[in-house]
Amino acid sequence: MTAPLFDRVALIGIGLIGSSLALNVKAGGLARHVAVTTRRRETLEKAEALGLGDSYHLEAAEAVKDADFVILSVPVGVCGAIAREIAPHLRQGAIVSDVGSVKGAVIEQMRPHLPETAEFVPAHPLAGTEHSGPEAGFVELFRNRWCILTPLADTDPAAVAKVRTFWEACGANVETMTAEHHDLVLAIVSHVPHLIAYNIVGTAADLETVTQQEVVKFSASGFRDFTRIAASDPTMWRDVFLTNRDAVLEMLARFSEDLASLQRAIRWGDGDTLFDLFTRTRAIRRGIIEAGQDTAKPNFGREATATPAREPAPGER
Ligand SMILES: NC(=O)C1=CN([C@@H]2O[C@H](COP(=O)(O)OP(=O)(O)OC[C@H]3O[C@@H](n4cnc5c(N)ncnc54)[C@H](O)[C@@H]3O)[C@@H](O)[C@H]2O)C=CC1
Ligand SMILES: O=C(O)C(=O)Cc1ccc(O)cc1
Repeated sequence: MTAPLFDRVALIGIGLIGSSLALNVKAGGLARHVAVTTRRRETLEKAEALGLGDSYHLEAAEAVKDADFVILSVPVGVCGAIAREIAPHLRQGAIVSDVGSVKGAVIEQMRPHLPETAEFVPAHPLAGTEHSGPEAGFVELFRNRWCILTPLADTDPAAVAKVRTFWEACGANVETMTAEHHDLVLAIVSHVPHLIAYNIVGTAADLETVTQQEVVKFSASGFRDFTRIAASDPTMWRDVFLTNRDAVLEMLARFSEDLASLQRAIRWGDGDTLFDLFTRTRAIRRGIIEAGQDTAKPNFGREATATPAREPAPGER
């Protein structure tokens, strides 16, 4: 039998992503010991009832003690505070990583706190659902999905290679890029689409001339898809927009310009403009399907288990 990749993995935050990681570590025998830590006792108890780890801690400092791999799976707005809290307790040579949907701000917030003896390898699995909490995780979540690593210029390549091996063992395909590029790409493929979903569902909810009942009763599948996205965790997405502000605003400006030209085409009966765009976008969708990146079954047949408890805003902590 081969030795596990890591001796002790500390999972900080045990929601959708943290619990899916726990299940993968267990299924793949990727660590000898999994230490789980989260801030709320109730969440920790749920994680324990689900058997996600080997030890459970309310103090992150205790969980990271002697860990050779530490992964933060918490809203991006709290990564800096957690880095500050764990820094004095990190073992020499520990690899510290995260799974945040934004990379530049997470690096900016965490890096100043981490000791030089730790290796920082930021990561972002492009895999998720609208559900949250420890019961929402499932072992197949990362299978055949991308995981982007954004190592720093001075990160030890051996640590990057180890994190790559970890994600590959979870079933992901790994790519490396700069944090800045990551944030621009994700702004258009993930962050702005989520904002559009939140906005359109909000607009429908606020209409005076169409009742809420009608919105529910007559919602066609397109609108239903928006409502799924708009059911995503409020804390997580608030933090994404506040921390990837510049890239999101840049992409929103382009989006607004393109929307204005569609408005113009509709107003002036310019069917060619509409038809040309819709033809191009159909080809993009077909390309996604051919590349095998269509999930279409975001929950892999699981029932909803969302527990969207409100987390305090960064300023409230
Ligand atoms: N949900 C998704 O589809 C994806 C999320 N991500 C990223 O993963 C991270 C975690 O997201 P999820 O697992 O979906 O969220 P979640 O809401 O399911 O879990 C978050 C966990 O963090 C804990 N937490 C919150 N504040 C904390 C604090 N101050 N100290 C310790 N623990 C704290 C919560 O109690 C919970 O256990 C976020 O940064 C998000 O951007 C990345 C890819 C996909
Ligand atoms: O549920 C969906 O459709 C998602 O888009 C999941 C998701 C959310 C955030 C990420 O950073 C990555 C993936």
